[in-house]
Amino acid sequence: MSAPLTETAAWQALQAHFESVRHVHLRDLFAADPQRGERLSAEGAGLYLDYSKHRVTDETLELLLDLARSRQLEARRDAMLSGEKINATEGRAVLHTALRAPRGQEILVDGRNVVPEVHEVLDRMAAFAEQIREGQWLGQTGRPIRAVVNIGIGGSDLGPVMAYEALKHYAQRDLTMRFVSNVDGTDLVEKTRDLNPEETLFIVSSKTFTTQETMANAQSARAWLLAALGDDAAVARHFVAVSTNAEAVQKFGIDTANMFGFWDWVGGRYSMDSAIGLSLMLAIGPEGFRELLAGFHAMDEHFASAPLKANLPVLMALLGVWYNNFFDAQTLAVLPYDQYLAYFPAYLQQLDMESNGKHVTLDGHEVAYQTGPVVWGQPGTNGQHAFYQLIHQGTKLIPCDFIAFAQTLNSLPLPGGAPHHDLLMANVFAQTEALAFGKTLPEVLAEGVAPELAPHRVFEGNRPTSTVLADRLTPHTLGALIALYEHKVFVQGVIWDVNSFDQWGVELGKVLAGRIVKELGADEPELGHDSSTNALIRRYRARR
Ligand SMILES: O=P(O)(O)OC[C@H]1O[C@H](O)[C@H](O)[C@@H](O)[C@@H]1O
Repeated sequence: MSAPLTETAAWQALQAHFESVRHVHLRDLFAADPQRGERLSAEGAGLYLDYSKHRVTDETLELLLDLARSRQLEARRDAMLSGEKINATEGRAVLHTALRAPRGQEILVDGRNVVPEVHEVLDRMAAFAEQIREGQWLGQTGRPIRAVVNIGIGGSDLGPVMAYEALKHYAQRDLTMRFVSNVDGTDLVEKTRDLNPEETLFIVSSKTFTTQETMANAQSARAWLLAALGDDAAVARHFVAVSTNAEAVQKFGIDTANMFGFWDWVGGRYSMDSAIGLSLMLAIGPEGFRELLAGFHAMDEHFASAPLKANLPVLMALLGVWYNNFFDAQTLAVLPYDQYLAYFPAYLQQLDMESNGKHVTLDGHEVAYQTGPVVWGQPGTNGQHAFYQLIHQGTKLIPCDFIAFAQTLNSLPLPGGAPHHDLLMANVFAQTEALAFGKTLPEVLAEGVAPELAPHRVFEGNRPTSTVLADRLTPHTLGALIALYEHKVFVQGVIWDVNSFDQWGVELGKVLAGRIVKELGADEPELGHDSSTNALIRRYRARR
């Protein structure tokens, strides 16, 4: 990358522009343009984005788009999509988009078309999924599998569990699905206590097959199984693996015939649509899974071809940069108004924060600006009765993404009142309206509120929100929604000139834990840590 970001003309133009518009109120922007609510919207892959309630003028948007162009966004995007090794610190291509490429497409990595391999694994997954779903895959004692436990962590857990919860409506309900991630034994114990080992299948999901938590849980799961079934041979009927590391899978004792592979060009947090999604495919079936992939692909195509100014991931990314880097907003709240999306914010935390939580540029220079935001959120309406107070009246600026669906999957009429879904949606619209427009002091006083109470009742407004509105939560919609955020994160990484595809920041803690665990063993160790760590270790040893 040529000039450092903050020294580019595009950045400086934005900085100057920011000074002139920072106090402009959404009330005035809307008053000045009756069409704004429809004009500042875009559509792609079945998702409608209303970005009119953002503190931007047409000039802001132009300048943000200039910034994107000045960072060669389109060329960088095309480099990713065509399999260039843009993950420079690990020397890898970044091709999660190939996971949803239709059969027949060609995407080359080191001169080799990877799409046929993707479909070969998908086909094997589908055949396996059908066997499980139809009760044809039998456990060691001849009983069909009725419970599936995915063991994995990070990208090998958050995507699968989020997507399973999101698409539960489409799941085969006589298959119990569980997700174990934490190395805290409680997780495995609680998730298996009511399961019958004879009818349980474990999917050990780990890209590297070396992750401490997953390996520990997999071993304990094997012990749980063998305690009931005795015979080592049971492992072959009750364990499958999803990994890129065939050697380690074999070493663990899982037949590689029962392994579903993926590739080093799929990052862990970008892997839920690879074989890592096997648990989801078991739940919703191969057809549903293919629909999900089609949704991802539809958004990939939108991202690849829509003009930047109508490109959903690009718009969302640039608006994020606007608040993160000019308004100094520290966080982004993601607020899905759909109970099925309860795990979506947690999933996005890894996707966004592990990707763009970086402090150096691609060529290793310390950045002189903020990079990735803190991402957080809860499904609505619950959050409204908890933390929204701070968003409405606190001193921090918190841009919010509202996500909602025109049709519910569980229509529940209320006798004599509006149905549940209307109540839910009324809250989406009311929240974004209240956040944008607030309530002024004269308005509060006009309601007859006592002057000394009035300041407490004022809503400043001018709180920015995006609303993503889709027709219905389907596998296709979910795929499009995930891809929207994947590409948003990519665009921001391009603007900030960071490598969004490595995660060295998780290493140090892992290495230290490996060292410390040896010091927790039977013999009193010589402790060479700082005095705090030493004291904590001693106290633990004395009291456990
Ligand atoms: O799939 P695995 O190799 O077990 O990795 C699981 C997770 O752990 C790592 O520490 C990374 O931070 C994550 O990006 C990854 O998804």
